[in-house]
Amino acid sequence: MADGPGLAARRAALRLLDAVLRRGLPLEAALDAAARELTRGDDRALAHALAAAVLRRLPDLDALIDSATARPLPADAKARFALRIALAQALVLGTPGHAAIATVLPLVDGGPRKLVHGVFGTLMRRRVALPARPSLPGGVAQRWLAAWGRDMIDAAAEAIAAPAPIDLSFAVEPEAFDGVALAPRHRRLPPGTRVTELPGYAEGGWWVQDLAASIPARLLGAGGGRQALDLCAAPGGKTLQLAAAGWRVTALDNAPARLDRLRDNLARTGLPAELVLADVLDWAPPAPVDAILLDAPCSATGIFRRHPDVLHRVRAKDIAALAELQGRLLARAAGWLRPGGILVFATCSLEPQEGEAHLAAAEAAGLEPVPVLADELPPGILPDPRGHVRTLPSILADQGRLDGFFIARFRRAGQAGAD
Ligand SMILES: C[S@@+](CC[C@H](N)C(=O)[O-])C[C@H]1O[C@@H](n2cnc3c(N)ncnc32)[C@H](O)[C@@H]1O
Repeated sequence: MADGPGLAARRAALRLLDAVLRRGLPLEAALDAAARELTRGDDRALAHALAAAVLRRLPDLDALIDSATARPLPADAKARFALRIALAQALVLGTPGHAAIATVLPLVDGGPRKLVHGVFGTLMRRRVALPARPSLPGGVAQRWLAAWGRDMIDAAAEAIAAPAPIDLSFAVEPEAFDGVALAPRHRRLPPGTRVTELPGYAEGGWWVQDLAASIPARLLGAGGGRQALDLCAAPGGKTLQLAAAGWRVTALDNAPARLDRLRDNLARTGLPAELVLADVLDWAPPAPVDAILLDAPCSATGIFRRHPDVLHRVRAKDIAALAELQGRLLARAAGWLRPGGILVFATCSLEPQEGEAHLAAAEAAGLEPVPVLADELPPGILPDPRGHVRTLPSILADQGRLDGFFIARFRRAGQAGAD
């Protein structure tokens, strides 16, 4: 049978879901390989949208499928994957049922076509719908309920239902620019905004960065020509902020392709930074520095709204391994500050192991907390009483919410200027 319109995009969506759910790969990282046969940009976008829609609603889609089969289909059965895609089209993306199933059946040609057709038909005849508030994957819901309580779980479930707004950071306060300003040098735009079509893209006066992600660099203030190390810097949103705030930035990362993206971002924005391709665990600066921003590698569960795959991929053992690495990076970086120098540590994680649990170890490494004050933060975001910042999806609920971050600021003990 000749491939009908859109079939290649469905095949790519199936490959994407297989990469995320069976092989544990990030959705964005799997996209090039999964979509290699797609010649049209809109097919690639459709494949990504289908896979993301499935990942946002996976527990509820699976519950529907299980309600219509005598015995649960295996988690990795092709029929389950095909049904997830068909149901996401019909129930999330508004595709008419007959079209949703017709575009998916060829995925199971030579296999369980009858089963897929039957289960889908049963569910459509029952006029099923997805719950207004999505269910989170079981392990995630348990972890976050224990850490943050019911309100946060409900907020996270609402946040995963739909794509997040687009936040822009600006090098200088824009005079006239659409969007809502939730902080200085910030504008929030609706989900789905095509950023490359916005004014000033080529001139590089702004870059995409969630409001929560902009807080770590804000907490270092104006640089006045002093030196800052941006460790784990790529693709560079925080490097750009530091350079724009007048810091002399050395930006380091150990991933060559990501450092290339940082180089491109500097070229587009015209902001200066020295780039270093190195591993924080091997490298050391030639002399102690005034400021360090350590945006450590983490589970990235805090950015689940933009990357819904994380909630299905990240396991407790991954979180433990990343927390251990973060501890080593933090202890090493602590030794590179001059006395009185400031270090901001951040992770885009909603796991306390990758955040609050580091506070005691930081003090043991000779760092004393420098509590964040409410007036240093965008309105509506408050510091934790212990002085650090914990952003949750429940914050700014009626203004589009926030990604989940842990951010803490420290000073190296000793007198300023006494190195
Ligand atoms: C959370 S991302 C950084 C995001 C970045 N700060 C920004 O604002 O765009 C973490 C980065 O750490 C880098 N990384 C991980 N382990 C590293 C190590 N041992 N040394 C240097 N960089 C590392 C990764 O390549 C990744 O780019």
